[in-house]
Amino acid sequence: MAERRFGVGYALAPKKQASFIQATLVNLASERGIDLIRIDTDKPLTEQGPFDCVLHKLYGEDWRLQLKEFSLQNPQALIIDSPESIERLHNRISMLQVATELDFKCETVSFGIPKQTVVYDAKIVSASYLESEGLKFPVIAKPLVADGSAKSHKMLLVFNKDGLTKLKPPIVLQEFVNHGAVIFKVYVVGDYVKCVKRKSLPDVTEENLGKLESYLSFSQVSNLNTCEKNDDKYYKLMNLDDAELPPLSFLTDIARGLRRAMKLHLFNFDLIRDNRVGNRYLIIDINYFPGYAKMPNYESVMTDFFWDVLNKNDKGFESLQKVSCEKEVRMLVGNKGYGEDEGTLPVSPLKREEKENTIQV
Ligand SMILES: Nc1ncnc2c1ncn2[C@@H]1O[C@H](COP(=O)(O)OP(=O)(O)OP(=O)(O)O)[C@@H](O)[C@H]1O
Ligand SMILES: O=P(O)(O)O[C@H]1[C@H](OP(=O)(O)O)[C@@H](OP(=O)(O)O)[C@@H](O)[C@@H](O)[C@@H]1OP(=O)(O)O
Ligand SMILES: [Mg+2]
Ligand SMILES: [Mg+2]
Repeated sequence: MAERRFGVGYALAPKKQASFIQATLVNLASERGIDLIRIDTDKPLTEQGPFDCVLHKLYGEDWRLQLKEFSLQNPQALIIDSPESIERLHNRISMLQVATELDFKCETVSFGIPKQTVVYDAKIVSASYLESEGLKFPVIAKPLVADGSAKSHKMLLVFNKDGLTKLKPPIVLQEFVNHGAVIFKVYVVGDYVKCVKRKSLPDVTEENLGKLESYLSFSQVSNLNTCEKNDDKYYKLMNLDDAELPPLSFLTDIARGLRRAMKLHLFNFDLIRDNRVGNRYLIIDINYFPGYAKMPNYESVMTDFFWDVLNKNDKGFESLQKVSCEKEVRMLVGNKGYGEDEGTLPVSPLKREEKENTIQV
């Protein structure tokens, strides 16, 4: 009997497609009977396929509706992951909230999130407001929305009250925690967990605090480009070699807890080691479908994952369900509001300005 083949459709922004869909991945998946097929976002999803699974990282209501309708017409197809589950990661408060709700017990290591508060109105922010919120300088101001735009990655490290005048709400003000300039990126792919070290912001001492400018703006400081990544000298310079990885069992427990609570299969989380307390780690960021191609051996990790979900071997949770809100889709289809003239619902993959990978002072 001929081997059963599976079709995995992928809908990714051009830059993501270029980094993730590499020939090595396509070939390895194909050898295991899995065809990776590009979804043309200029055409309705329902007119494409058949797909056993849809993999996606696109934003917006149009795409969400397309997925719902596709799911209605193809009830057996898996959507990785559901837009409703992904949505939680588009807000930096709801993103970390889930980490505080994990039921986690370990005698040797503890974890949590940094103190933070959300600010909608720049006028209310002052040094005494900060104090009333339990925060002190330095603090990091992060855009509340984490929608993948270049703007959503623009951060401000604020050293004193003058720096507070630069804030552009809505933002999250988060305590800056000294962590030895090393960040741990923990990649999760189903039940697979991989932790890598990256450079981060240097520690700020009490002494330095008085000497620094009022703020420092930066963007994606821990997102290395390929050249840096492969440069051993660079790693040595940053003392990354010396930094000890958190215990794997601890990371696996957190990853499993987050995965179940968020009902997501594909994400990474950023962890820092709190220098003030012994073995305490803080989750500072969670990203949907991160840069997996930077992960060692990503082709076989991803292929194993596809194989597991397609063969129903995924032992996690029952989240590969149909996309909800069927009523809304029926209404659109029934009223011929969808695709009446051209049969298309415009999908615009994320437009983003060029990313900055360097700290700007
Ligand atoms: N609370 C904190 N204390 C110390 N450093 C922090 C803190 N929060 C963030 N950082 C530093 O700032 C960087 C950017 O923060 P964060 O990860 O929240 O932003 P991001 O733009 O969402 O990143 P990514 O590119 O991973 O999506 C982190 O990688 C880390 O170096
Ligand atoms: O661009 P890369 O491939 O490096 O991946 C980055 C990814 O960008 P892309 O998915 O748009 O490409 C980012 O997504 P958005 O927040 O911007 O949506 C975010 O997940 C980063 O954390 C990823 O870097 P990593 O955490 O893996 O270092
Ligand atoms: Mg991050
Ligand atoms: Mg992020």
